This record gives sequence, C-alpha cells and structure tokens, in this order.
Amino acid sequence: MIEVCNISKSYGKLEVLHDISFTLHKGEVAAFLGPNGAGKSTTMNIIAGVISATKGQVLINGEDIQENPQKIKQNIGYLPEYNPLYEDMYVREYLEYAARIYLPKSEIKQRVDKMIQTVNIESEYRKKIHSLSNGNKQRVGLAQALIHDPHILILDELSNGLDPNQHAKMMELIIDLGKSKIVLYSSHRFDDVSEIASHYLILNKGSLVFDGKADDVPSVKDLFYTYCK
Ligand SMILES: Nc1ncnc2c1ncn2[C@@H]1O[C@H](COP(=O)(O)OP(=O)(O)OP(=O)(O)O)[C@@H](O)[C@H]1O
Repeated sequence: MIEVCNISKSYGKLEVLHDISFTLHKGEVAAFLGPNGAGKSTTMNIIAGVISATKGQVLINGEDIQENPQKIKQNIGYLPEYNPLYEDMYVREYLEYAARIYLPKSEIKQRVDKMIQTVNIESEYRKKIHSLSNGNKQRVGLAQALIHDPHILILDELSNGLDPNQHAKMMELIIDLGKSKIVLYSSHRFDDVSEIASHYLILNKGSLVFDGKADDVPSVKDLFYTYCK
C-alpha cells in the first residue's frame, strides 16, 4: 500500500505541491493526470524517495520512506520522465548493470533474459542504447524499473515516443503488471490511460482535484478536460 499523507513541496518560497493525500492498494493501476507543471513528476519523485517533501510523509506498507530508504526502495521500480539511460551501453549490458544493484550474480542472467522477453526487446538487446528508437528506449527503461520485481511501479510519461501499435502493446503489459502490483502512471492525455486505469488522480497547480475510481469515468473525463484544455 502507498499512503501519501498531506505532502507539500516548496522550492524556495514557491510551493509547488499543496497538502496532497491519497492511498493506493495492490492490484490498482492509478492514472496520474494533470497539465504541464501540475506537479506530477514532483509527487512521483517524492514517492520514489528521490526527493523529500517539505511537509507530510509517504508510507510504503506502513513505513516512512525517509526513515528507511534503502529497504523501502527495494519495493519500488521507477521510470522517470527523462529516462536516464546510459546511451553508450549495450541494452543487455545496461540491464545487467541495473540488476547487479539488487540481485546476486547467480540470478542476473535469468532475470535479464526474462525482462528482455517481458518488454519485448528480443530483437534489440544486442544494440547500443543510443541506436534505439524512442519507443524501444522506453521499453529498456521499463525493464530497468522492473528488474528487481518491485511491488510498486512508478511510470512517469511512459508513453512518450510510442507509436499507436507500441502503445497498445505497452498498455496490455501495464494491465498485466497491475494485477499483482501498484502501478502509478502519469500522463497528460486521458486517452493514454483510459484503457488501463482502475483509479484516477487529477492534479492541477499542485493540488489534487480528483481522487476516484474508474466507475466515475464520465466525471473524470469532464474534470480532466476542464483542467487540461
Ligand atoms: N528543481 C526545481 N526547482 C524549482 N522548481 C521546480 C523544480 N522542479 C520542479 N519545479 C516546479 O514545480 C512545478 C511542478 O513541476 P513538475 O515537473 O512536477 O510538473 P509536471 O506535472 O510533472 O509537469 P510536466 O507534465 O510538464 O512534466 C513546476 O512549476 C516546476 O517548474
């Protein structure tokens, strides 16, 4: 479970997140929607433990991420908006490098093989990362985020660079992953998430303006277009 409890974030005197709270459970795919600058990446960075909130706390299965970051980060897979890949590495080399952070040597090859298959880059893994298409770079980023089989998957603008066919395949994968994990998936586009989301969060100007289930889709859609014109 992720519990975001009254978090605010300021940069200097500018408060960019205002008292945000929500809870997500295993088996949910939560769409995190909002216009540019709403604060989605900032919130995701706080949940992933990359930056700290100015006020409030994030509990992962009841534990404060700031109190035991090493242990709690083992449960989190994160693909940031600007997918930080090592472009000069080969795909397989990069995934083995990422796996070494979490896994014993004896498990690395098998896990990397599984991830290459899971994200469907069997025809790409012998290439250098800089030579991949944007969509395939996103797949490598997703494989990196999944390498340690985390319970929580945080995906910031995963669909960047995906063509419609790749997008459809990626959505199938997210639905599958969401059955056994918590997936928090940010986007600017309602149609990007409408097939996968069981939970919607809408952020506008640093405030959470909607937190509800997929059953409320007509109202979510109206709200989304109100804030993201
Ligand atoms: N390191 C920083 N220093 C100062 N301001 C920042 C910093 N990081 C983010 N901000 C500001 O915080 C606000 C929220 O930014 P954030 O990137 O979280 O929004 P976002 O919803 O992810 O936007 P986008 O969809 O365009 O990526 C913006 O006003 C941004 O300029």
